[in-house]
Amino acid sequence: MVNLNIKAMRYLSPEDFRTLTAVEMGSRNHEVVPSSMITQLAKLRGGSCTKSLSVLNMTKLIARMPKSNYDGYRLTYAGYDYLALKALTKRASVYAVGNQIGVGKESDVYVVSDQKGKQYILKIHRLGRICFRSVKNNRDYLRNRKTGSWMYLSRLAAAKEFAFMKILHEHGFPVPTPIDYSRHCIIMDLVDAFPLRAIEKVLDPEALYTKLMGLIVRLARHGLIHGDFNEFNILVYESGEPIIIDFPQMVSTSHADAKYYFDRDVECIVHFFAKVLKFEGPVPKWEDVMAMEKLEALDLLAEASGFNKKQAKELERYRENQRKMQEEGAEEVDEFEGEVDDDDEDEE
Ligand SMILES: Nc1ncnc2c1ncn2[C@@H]1O[C@H](COP(=O)(O)OP(=O)(O)OP(=O)(O)O)[C@@H](O)[C@H]1O
Repeated sequence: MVNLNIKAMRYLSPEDFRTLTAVEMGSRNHEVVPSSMITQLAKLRGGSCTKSLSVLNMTKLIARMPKSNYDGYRLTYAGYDYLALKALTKRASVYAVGNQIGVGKESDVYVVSDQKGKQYILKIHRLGRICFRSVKNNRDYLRNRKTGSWMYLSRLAAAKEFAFMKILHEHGFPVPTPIDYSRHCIIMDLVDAFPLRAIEKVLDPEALYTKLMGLIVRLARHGLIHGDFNEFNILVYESGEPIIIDFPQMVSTSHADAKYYFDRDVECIVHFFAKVLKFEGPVPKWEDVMAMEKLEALDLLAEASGFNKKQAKELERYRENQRKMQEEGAEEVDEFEGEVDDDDEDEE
């Protein structure tokens, strides 16, 4: 499991930071970045780069491949966290990191604050944290790609989530206010509301049901499907107003499986209300919604904002692979258990 290593943040010298940035640059096309290349990219004298590499390795911001004599390093999740948080602090979006309030398979969620003490949410995307050891395909999608893909995919997920949150926010949808993002990290408003999953009774289930189905329909008229519209991703204010979170899996209504995703979102709400809140209401139909007058195409706007089709496909391929592996009953492996430094290696 990867933890946010805040302690290491304060003590890096400018040379260490340059070296870390050089490892990140080299990671774009090298699984393990040769030390000679790191020195070149960091534009430091050989001696001071070697010293920095040793500091970064000790603080686990970079790592050597276990059981390898190869003279090179790769960026660890902790190193990537460091770079992202450094950028966010420099832009004054984050000043202090507080408690972790959520840990999903593919993200960690923290409360952070700015210099004035106002609290926000930091969501760190961690795609590729869980890899699969499959009987049928003993090498899975991530392993088949160049490493660095966890970095690339996590960055894509964050970019996608931020782009969609921004567009939805600008078009009056009830979503947290997006504040900033860097690499695989997003900063958004902290919503002071309860997740629907934790609510057993609401004052007016009909009103909430109508609002939620209304949101699914309005999104679809704007060309979008949430794709994971369930009690975990719906927060409800005490006033009964819902607010929606978690957008990396959103798809366009022009997607080949759009009807499936739309029906699944609708079914999640129908099921939760019937089972927990004992309420049944009218169920929107895909065909009826598609026949309604279209509203501004937000799916195209998201694409134009920099999150293009190729990137969407990459993320989708990854998710599809994870789903298949799960269905096959492949063994889950925490990829970052493997983030060892030389000391850990000796203990094996
Ligand atoms: N803006 C926010 N304000 C308040 N709480 C939030 C916010 N964003 C996320 N959370 C909390 O963090 C939890 C996880 O967030 P989110 O669903 O975005 O991550 P996730 O990785 O998709 O989680 P999971 O894999 O469990 O679905 C949420 O259930 C919610 O309790």
